[in-house]
Amino acid sequence: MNSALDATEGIDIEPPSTDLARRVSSSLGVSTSPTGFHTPSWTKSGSPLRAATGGLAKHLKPFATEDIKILLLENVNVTGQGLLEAQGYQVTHLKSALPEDELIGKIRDVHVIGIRSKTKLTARVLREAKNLIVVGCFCIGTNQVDTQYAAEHGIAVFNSPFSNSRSVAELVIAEIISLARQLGDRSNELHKGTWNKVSNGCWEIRGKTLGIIGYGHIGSQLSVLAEAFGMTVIYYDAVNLMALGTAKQVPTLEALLRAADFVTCHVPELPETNNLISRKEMGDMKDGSYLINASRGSVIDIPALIDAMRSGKLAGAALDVYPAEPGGNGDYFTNELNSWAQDLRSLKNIILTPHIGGSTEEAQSAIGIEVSTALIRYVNEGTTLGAVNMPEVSLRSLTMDEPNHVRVIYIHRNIPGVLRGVNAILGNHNVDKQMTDSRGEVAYLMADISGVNVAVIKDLYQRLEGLSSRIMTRVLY
Ligand SMILES: NC(=O)C1=CN([C@@H]2O[C@H](COP(=O)(O)OP(=O)(O)OC[C@H]3O[C@@H](n4cnc5c(N)ncnc54)[C@H](O)[C@@H]3O)[C@@H](O)[C@H]2O)C=CC1
Ligand SMILES: O=C(O)C(=O)COP(=O)(O)O
Repeated sequence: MNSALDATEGIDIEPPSTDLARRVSSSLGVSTSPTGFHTPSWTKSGSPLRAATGGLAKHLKPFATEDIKILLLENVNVTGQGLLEAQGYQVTHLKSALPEDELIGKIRDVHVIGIRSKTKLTARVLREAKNLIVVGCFCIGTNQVDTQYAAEHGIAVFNSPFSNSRSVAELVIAEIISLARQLGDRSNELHKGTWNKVSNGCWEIRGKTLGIIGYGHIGSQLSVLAEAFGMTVIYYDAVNLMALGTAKQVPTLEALLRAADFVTCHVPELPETNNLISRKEMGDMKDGSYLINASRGSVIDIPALIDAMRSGKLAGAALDVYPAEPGGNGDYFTNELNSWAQDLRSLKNIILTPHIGGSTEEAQSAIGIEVSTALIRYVNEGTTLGAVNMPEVSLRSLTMDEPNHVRVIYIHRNIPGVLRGVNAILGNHNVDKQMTDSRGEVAYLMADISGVNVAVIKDLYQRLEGLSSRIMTRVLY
């Protein structure tokens, strides 16, 4: 859409009236809502749509893309940041996560926040985010966001479901070989000047069994790579999934643990996956087997792992994720962060990495593009395709042939009778296209209306805001 409409940048559109802009935005505006609800309701869409709206753009500029404020935390990739800046949004970029109180201070002001796995967007934080319309998780996991609370308050959440899967799978392959050959220990010894050439307890991975817990994007990718190394692959998943290659699904976690030489976890953080691998499960594992976790820190019971390593039950382990992780880089991996950190650090043949599974140039750049593109489409066009907490609704972009259109977005509670009320309001106008869908208790309606003027836009907005089912109204034009 952008490239087609960018060609219209040269069109002679009268400059919008800033005074009128102020008046309209202060009566309906983003930050001045007397209700205290999230109301970036009179949101101005991006310049492409502004160009496309022809006559309307001559008279009004309630919000421009330049009014959209974005906070990017945790060193979101520069490619993604560049896309957002190219839209004209005001983008603030910080390298690390923020402590909760500081986060609350900053989130109050922004319409969009971009985070990675460390920033906890709890209900307490989101409650303060009066202007927020959308969250971009520049990662796979969305466990750090209260997605339900967000949906119930009209805040869409997007992520990047598979752009770093390959990077994680490759890291795990590296860890399997490194553990089997005790590479970490040999390298550490030689760094200290000690030549320690041993073959005892060192193995090829060919012919060994890899047990994958969670056969989703990462687990299945890993399955293919492991088979290429001559491993036998079994997997356990909460649902029945098609096996790739000659991998086999096993019916229980116990069956997997009893058969695998290497066990690797690739499940999301959920109540059911909390301490999924604890003392009992480690007891079920083969003597001298290896345990890997690059999913979430809550999935493995680490004190139990320390005991299993000390007793020799397990021959090695690799951890990329921990129950508590620091918000930025530094000397933080101590008992202050996790009470057993020192014990873990003292163990032999355990690879400890600082949550770098998805940290490759390829993955971060792809995630940056994917999530920023979803954010731009949501801010400028209201499209929810790919949202993790909203119904997926999309209407085709407006074109130059459709002047004097507005796009109405009405996010509402999914209760009986709403459409009757909404259509009583929209029905007096020419509704060119409309789509609605629901997900749980939240529904999302999008409609394009033609032939309207400023007074009508204002009236539509105010009447929709007056409905008791309303969660958030946005009018893009
Ligand atoms: N270390 C890192 O940097 C990274 C870590 N991750 C983590 O890896 C996790 C997995 O990622 P994907 O493979 O992309 O997720 P996915 O959603 O594609 O696959 C997860 C699989 O786990 C299964 N599952 C869910 N609950 C289960 C249970 N109780 N028992 C057995 N199976 C269960 C699901 O059915 C699904 O097949 C993410 O949720 C994220 O937390 C993701 C990317 C990078
Ligand atoms: O994608 C995920 O879920 C990850 O765990 C990667 O997180 P990160 O972007 O490195 O903070």
